[in-house]
Amino acid sequence: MANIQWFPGHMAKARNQVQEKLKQVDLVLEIVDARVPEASRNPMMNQIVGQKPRIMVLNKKDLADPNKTAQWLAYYRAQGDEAIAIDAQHAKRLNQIPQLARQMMAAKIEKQKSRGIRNPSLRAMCIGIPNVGKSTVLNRLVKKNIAVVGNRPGVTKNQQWLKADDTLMLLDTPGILWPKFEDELVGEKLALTGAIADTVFQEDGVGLFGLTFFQRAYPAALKRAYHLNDEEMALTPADLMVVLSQKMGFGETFNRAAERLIFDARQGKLGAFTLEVPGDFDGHAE
Ligand SMILES: Nc1nc2c(ncn2[C@@H]2O[C@H](COP(=O)(O)OP(=O)(O)OP(=O)(O)O)[C@@H](O)[C@H]2O)c(=O)[nH]1
Repeated sequence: MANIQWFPGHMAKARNQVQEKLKQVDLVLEIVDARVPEASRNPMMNQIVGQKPRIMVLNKKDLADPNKTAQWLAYYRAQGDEAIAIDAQHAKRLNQIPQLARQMMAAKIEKQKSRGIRNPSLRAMCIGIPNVGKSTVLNRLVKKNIAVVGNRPGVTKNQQWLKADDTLMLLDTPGILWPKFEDELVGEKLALTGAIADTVFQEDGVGLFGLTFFQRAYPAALKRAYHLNDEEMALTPADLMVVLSQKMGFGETFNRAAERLIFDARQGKLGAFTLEVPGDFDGHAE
C-alpha cells in the first residue's frame, strides 16, 4: 500500500547493525504492540535474534484486548521465549523486566559468581519497530528521561548504554527495523493502530478495514460508540460507513468518516482491541 522504495536497503543495514551489537548482549527485549503483536515485528526478527534468549514485551497492554493478550503470552512462551505484557506509559516502575531477565539468565549469573565476579550484570538489547514504545520502556526502566520519546514513527536514532539497575544494562536499537508494511494487511493494521505515519496510507481503505474488523470482532463496542441499531449493524461495511458518515454530520463523504473512525479507534473510543490472534493473523478467530 505504501510507496516505500527504500525498504530493502535500509533493512539490510539495520539488520547488520543489530547483529553486530547482538554479540555484546546476553539477551534481547523485543518490544511489540500488544494490539498487533505479529504485525508490529520486523519480518526478519527471528532470524536476526537467532538463539539469543529473548523476552517478548507486549507493550500498550492498556489499549489491547486482555483475553487476546493472554493468548499471545501463552503463544510466545510455548515458542520458548519469555513474555510479559506491560503499559509502559502509565507504569511507575517496570521491575518485572529486570526480574524476568535475572530468572532467565540465572545459570549465567551463577557461573559469573563462581568465577569470583561479585556483582554480575546482564546486558540486554531493546529492539522493536518504530513507535511500539521502545523509548518509553527504556525511560521507565532507567527511571530517567534519557531516551527521546516521540509519537512520530522513526524517532529513535542514536544508540546508548543505559543502566536499569546494578544487574542490568540496556542497549537501545542501533538501527531502525521496519515492519512488513508492504504487505497490505500488515499495513492496514499498523495504520489503524497509529504505528505508521498518516502520510503513507489511504484513510478510506484503512477506515473500512477497521469498520469491517470491529463489526466482526467487537460488535458491541462499535454499536455503543456510534449508537447503532441492529439493522444498521447488519449492513455491509461500506453501507455502514455511509450511515456513520451521516451520523457524524459529514454527509456521504466516506473519507472523513473513515478518518474519524481511525482516530476514535486509536483514542480507545471503541474500547480495547487486538487485531490478530495466534494462528490467525486476520484476528477474526476467537
Ligand atoms: N497507551 C500507551 N501508549 C504508549 C505506551 N508506551 C508508549 N506509548 C506511546 O506510544 C508512542 C510511541 O512511543 P515511543 O516510546 O516514542 O516509541 P519508540 O518505539 O521509541 O518509537 P521510535 O522512536 O519511533 O522508534 C508515544 O506517544 C508514547 O507515549 C503504552 O504502554 N500505552
